[in-house]
Amino acid sequence: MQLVNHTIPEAVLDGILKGICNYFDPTTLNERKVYRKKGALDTIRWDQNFTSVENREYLKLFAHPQFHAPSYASAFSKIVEEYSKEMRKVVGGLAKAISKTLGFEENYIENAFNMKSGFDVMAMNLYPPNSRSKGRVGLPEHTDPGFVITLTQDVNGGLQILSHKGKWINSYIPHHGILIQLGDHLEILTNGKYKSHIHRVIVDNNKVQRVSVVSLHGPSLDKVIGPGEEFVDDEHPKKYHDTTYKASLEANGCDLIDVQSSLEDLRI
Ligand SMILES: O=C(O)CCC(=O)C(=O)O
Ligand SMILES: [Fe+2]
Repeated sequence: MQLVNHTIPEAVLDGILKGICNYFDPTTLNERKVYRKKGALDTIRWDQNFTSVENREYLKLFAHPQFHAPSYASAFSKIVEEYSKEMRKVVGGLAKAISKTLGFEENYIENAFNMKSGFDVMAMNLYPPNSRSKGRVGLPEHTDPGFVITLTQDVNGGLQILSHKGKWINSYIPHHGILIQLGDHLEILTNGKYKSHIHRVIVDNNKVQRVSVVSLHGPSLDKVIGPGEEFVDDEHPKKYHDTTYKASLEANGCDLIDVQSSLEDLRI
């Protein structure tokens, strides 16, 4: 779904997108290389992948409960922190609204995920124009873990969502709008009633560079997430294993900052 008329000031949205373009300035490449993968405890990670299966430069960071950002780029880090705080308010509202759509009182999701200590990771992505990419794929198909994933971007183009009929749908987001995607752990909590959908980025027709800001808003790391008892009965047997959010992110040897999906491993 898309959100318009939300509470995030346009200056904050424009500020982060411009800040990312500046941060990814090709002439300052060496400064960012300090955030290349060091190990499992990385709280900030940068890399550039230009291959046949991925074409993007990204910066990922832990945004909540503790905010981490590049210390050498303090003006940019301030903008990112402000964006993160504003987006958390939006997500707090979504947690209430989605609780109600499920027929519960408004704090249902907040409690089920312990969102006050929720683990948020931000990924800031830059996709080159097609002329500079090494193939048609910006980012291969995947789902994302967590409650919801919020996305803002500078220009439309490339993000596709797989429909329930198996067709790739181009996603068009209004200027200054926010795209909301449902995460794996909402699918798990609702025992498959709400689905986390597969998406990808295709750079085929992109004439210009595109920047996106993707925030994965998750439960607290120590919270055990499994299908809520309200969603399980004789007709709807439990479809997913219970696991802490941390363990689900660390499945298959992944690091927390990878925020990789392990939905397939969690299916019963
Ligand atoms: O940049 C996009 O449009 C999507 C990125 C994405 O799916 C992700 O970072 O998980
Ligand atoms: Fe994604």
